[in-house]
Amino acid sequence: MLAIQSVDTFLVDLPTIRPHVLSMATMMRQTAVFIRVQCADGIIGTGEATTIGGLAYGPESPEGIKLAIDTYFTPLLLNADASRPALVMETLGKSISGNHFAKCAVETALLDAMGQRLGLPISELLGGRRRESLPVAWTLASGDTAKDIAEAEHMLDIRRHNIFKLKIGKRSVEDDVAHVAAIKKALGDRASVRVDVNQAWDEASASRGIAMLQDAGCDLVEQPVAAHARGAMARLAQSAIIPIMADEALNGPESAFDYAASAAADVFAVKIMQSGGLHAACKVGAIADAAGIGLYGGTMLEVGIATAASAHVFATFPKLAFQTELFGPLLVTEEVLAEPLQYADFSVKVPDGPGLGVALDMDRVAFFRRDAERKSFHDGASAQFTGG
Ligand SMILES: O=C(O)C[C@H]1C=CC(=O)O1
Ligand SMILES: [Mn+2]
Repeated sequence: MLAIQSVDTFLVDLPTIRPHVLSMATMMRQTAVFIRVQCADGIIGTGEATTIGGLAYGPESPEGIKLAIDTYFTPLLLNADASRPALVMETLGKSISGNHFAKCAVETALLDAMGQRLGLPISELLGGRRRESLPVAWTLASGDTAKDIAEAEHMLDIRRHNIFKLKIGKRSVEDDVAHVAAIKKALGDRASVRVDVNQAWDEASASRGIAMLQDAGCDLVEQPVAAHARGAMARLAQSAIIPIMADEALNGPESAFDYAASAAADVFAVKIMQSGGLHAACKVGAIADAAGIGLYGGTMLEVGIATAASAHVFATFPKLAFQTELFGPLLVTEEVLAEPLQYADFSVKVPDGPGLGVALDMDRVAFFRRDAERKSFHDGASAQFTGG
């Protein structure tokens, strides 16, 4: 028995390098919820939860995640056995429904602590890593076609990304497709161009839009219709030549099984937050594999801690046909890790130290904490993002 002695959660607000324009919100900042779990042997495990646009994207907000952990998770965690993360998560699961993002942060911290204790990276605890680096897409979402092309050219020049995901769904189908076609024309065979509609289309618009995207040279269409519209997703996946990817529709192994059984997607975007944790994300990956569905390593625009956790999960996948989008730490102006994740040759390196293999720089994080003394940065908290 190795008791959990304390649990500390706090919010950190980080400016984005430019406005990030999605169909449901424009992000000016990203907020990370960090959790630090101290165990009786002195080891501290770290976890992170993020979402996008407050409550615009998912059912949990950063503020709500902190409240849930402080009020409901912490009493169950204190004095629980840190050497048994799976049992601790099972206990939490019996008393707490939903709250996938908060559960993911807690499980990350428990596995980080366990890995540090055993001297093994989390990817080894999850069954063993199969790759040391992961190809990483970048999202072009400045809201301006010319700026997006310039950004893509820069990323190609510095060999950081050659896969680009375009956020569409805010404008008319014709305007959105023209935007995609212009970017694909400029980049040609030097890059893969994909789109994420973030549920913005109805089925008729999606049928029309996907046919036009195909002609424009787009390689992948993510969540074209509402997450609940499984029938429409299935019909689109069956009729389209471009692979159709599910994202918001996937909220853990049960929804993944449902989607696989209904042939409602060609590809799954696996996200550790939406899945409800690292093991749950591995199960989503296993279901996709068993069904012959392709895998893509997704992000909730996490910063360093949860991006490392995601990298450990995706490094265990036997197949990762559509690569990853683990670029979250690069979308914010500030680094939170003591040693940043390494991006080179269009990929991110999977950390190889014990646990997550990365740690927070507590001095830097202290400066950006929402509850920090320094007021000026946080005075515009309500301007953190603007509505769609
Ligand atoms: O995939 C999403 O819907 C969310 C996220 C991932 C990359 C990005 O730019 O936004
Ligand atoms: Mn998406």
